[in-house]
Amino acid sequence: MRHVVVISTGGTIASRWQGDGYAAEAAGREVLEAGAVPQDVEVRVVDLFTVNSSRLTTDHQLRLLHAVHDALADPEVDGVVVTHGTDTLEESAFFVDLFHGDRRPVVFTGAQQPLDAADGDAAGNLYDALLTAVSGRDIGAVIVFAGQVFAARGTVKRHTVNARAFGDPDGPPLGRVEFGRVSWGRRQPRRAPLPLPERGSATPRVDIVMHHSDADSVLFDAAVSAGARGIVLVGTGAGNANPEIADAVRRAVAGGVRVAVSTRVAAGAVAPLYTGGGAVDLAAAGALLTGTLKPGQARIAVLAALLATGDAASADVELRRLLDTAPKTAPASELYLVDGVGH
Ligand SMILES: NC(=O)C[C@H](N)C(=O)O
Repeated sequence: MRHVVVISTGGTIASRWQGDGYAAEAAGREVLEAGAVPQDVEVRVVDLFTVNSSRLTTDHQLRLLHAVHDALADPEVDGVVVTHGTDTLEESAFFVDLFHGDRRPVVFTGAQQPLDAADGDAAGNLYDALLTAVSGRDIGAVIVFAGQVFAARGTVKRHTVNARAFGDPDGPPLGRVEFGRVSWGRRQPRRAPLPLPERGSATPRVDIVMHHSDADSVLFDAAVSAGARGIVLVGTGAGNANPEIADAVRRAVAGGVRVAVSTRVAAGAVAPLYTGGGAVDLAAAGALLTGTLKPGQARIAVLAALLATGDAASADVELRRLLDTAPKTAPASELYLVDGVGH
């Protein structure tokens, strides 16, 4: 028998019609009962909270992180499944991934159709997530959706309502779930985990400001005035802005704010190619370029580095390590399948 802890957090997978719209209301046990559990898998349900994921706060994500670590403290547990709303699923999954050093996986899933939909995707996604939780090793936190297994890092919600909601715009999935078994493809390099923040840690403010034609530095400066300890600047193209914003970045960095540059473009990395307020100047002003991380996950990298460290200098060191685009790859033998489940 394999053991999985399912942590229920809400989302459409736990939502029902309220008369004027959908809202998360179902407990984890009800979500589980909507579908089947793979053979030889025993599930323990933890009801952590029940919210639609656009309402999540850092405090929720810290509670989730600790719930995952509590679940894995039991050596009998083979893996963890988190049921989650899809809107911010890529943020919570990446957050958990950055602190995850255990060989056992944490598998995030959800649904695009509500729990009470006759032809919904909740049951299938949950079944596949449970299979993945007992099959994968050394894969960190992953997202299982519509028959595909994606590494948390780099994966984004790509469609507002379609069942094939997730994808990595810069790479193929880690694996697929077909005919009741998981087959693995691409390996994902793993970075050493961040130290776990204390329970109930103070949560730093980290804002996202998007660049666009005609943008000035008013919103960026407002984030600094609001007390942001980190700001993700979502540049155009390969991470570009303009000279006024580059000056604002320089002032913010000099004042101890961590600034990271992502892009509003759907695929590809940010790169120091352009001056005139482009990524060359933003990097010279002290901003860190976030590679292929899209804005939501770039923000999570900044947030996690701040939470894991006490001061700006150490946060900077950790953030550079998290953003390293060529981390040391674990030996291939560290990824294997546990036989005998779901075949
Ligand atoms: N499909 C979903 O789960 C969307 C929902 N609004 C949520 O993120 O909670």
